Amino acid sequence: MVRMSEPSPAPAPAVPHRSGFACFVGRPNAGKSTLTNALVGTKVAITSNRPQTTRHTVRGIVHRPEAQLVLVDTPGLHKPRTLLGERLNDVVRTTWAEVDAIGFCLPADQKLGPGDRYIAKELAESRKTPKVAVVTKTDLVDSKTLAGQLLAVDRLAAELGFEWAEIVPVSAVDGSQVQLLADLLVPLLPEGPPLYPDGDLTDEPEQVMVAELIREAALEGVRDELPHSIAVVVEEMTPREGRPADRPLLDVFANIFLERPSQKGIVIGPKGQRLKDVGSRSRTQIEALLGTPVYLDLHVKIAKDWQRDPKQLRRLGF
Ligand SMILES: Nc1nc2c(ncn2[C@@H]2O[C@H](COP(=O)(O)OP(=O)(O)OP(=O)(O)O)[C@@H](O)[C@H]2O)c(=O)[nH]1
Repeated sequence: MVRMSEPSPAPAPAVPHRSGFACFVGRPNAGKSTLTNALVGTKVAITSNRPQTTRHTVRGIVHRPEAQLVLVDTPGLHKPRTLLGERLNDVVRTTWAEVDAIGFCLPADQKLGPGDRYIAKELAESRKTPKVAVVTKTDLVDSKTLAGQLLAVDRLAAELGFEWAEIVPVSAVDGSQVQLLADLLVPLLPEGPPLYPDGDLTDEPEQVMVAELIREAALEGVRDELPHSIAVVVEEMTPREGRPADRPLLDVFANIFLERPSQKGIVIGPKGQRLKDVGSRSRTQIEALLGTPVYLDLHVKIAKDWQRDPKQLRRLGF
């Protein structure tokens, strides 16, 4: 078609508003939480430089004039060894069936491995949901390595008999292509009104986010000794009575649960110093999250073999 002089522009058809859910999957440490934070623009998911810190489904919400994208952050999918592992995998699969798009995160700086293949195979089963391959951490590699990774990712889907809706390289750290990823996810959402009020970043109950901040602080530096043995439950969060309106204080009562008495010393530290540090570090984070001064009351308790006991798992929120 030869385009002649532009006709006077017809009023642009109103773009239909879209809204829906997407989740990021990928092996531990693939960069899912960091990407969620980069898209949402605030720290909502818990990140760390060690695997498996995301246990609860944390949602971040990307607000756009024409769309609302609700991000669901799932735990990593891996071969289950305990009851907790099985439960976590169930959570992941259920999430995949419910969302409108799945972003599969694959770090650019690591060759595809058996962990990626395991997840990709599971993804192939989830036929209906569009799958976007997100090659993360592109700031860590040169363009040649990146090109090789993009090809390998393309091939992975072909081998398993499905097609990526998109393949997008991103860096959550320098922000490159993060907006493009949002642009590509939006058309995969169904038409519909916003699902959450403007300005909401997450609907994760505050207590769960507070518990995750404490767990993250409690794991700092002792992950090798206590890889998955720490659970945190926030028992109560109440505004302190009788405080002047301009000087509120929130009382937070939380328990750190360990599996064995022998782990207590590691978490509490000599003369209780480590627990004190955990308390002050997580308190700062909680204050930043909730925007109010906090009094944090932390106790360490033993819930014997909680990972294997369905009753304990329920009590601890799994
Ligand atoms: N250089 C670089 N590092 C990144 C990027 N994204 C994430 N990381 C780092 O990779 C590590 C893991 O990132 P997370 O976002 O916690 O990974 P995850 O996939 O959520 O991990 P799990 O919660 O264990 O499943 C952290 O140390 C991040 O700082 C990136 O774009 N560039």
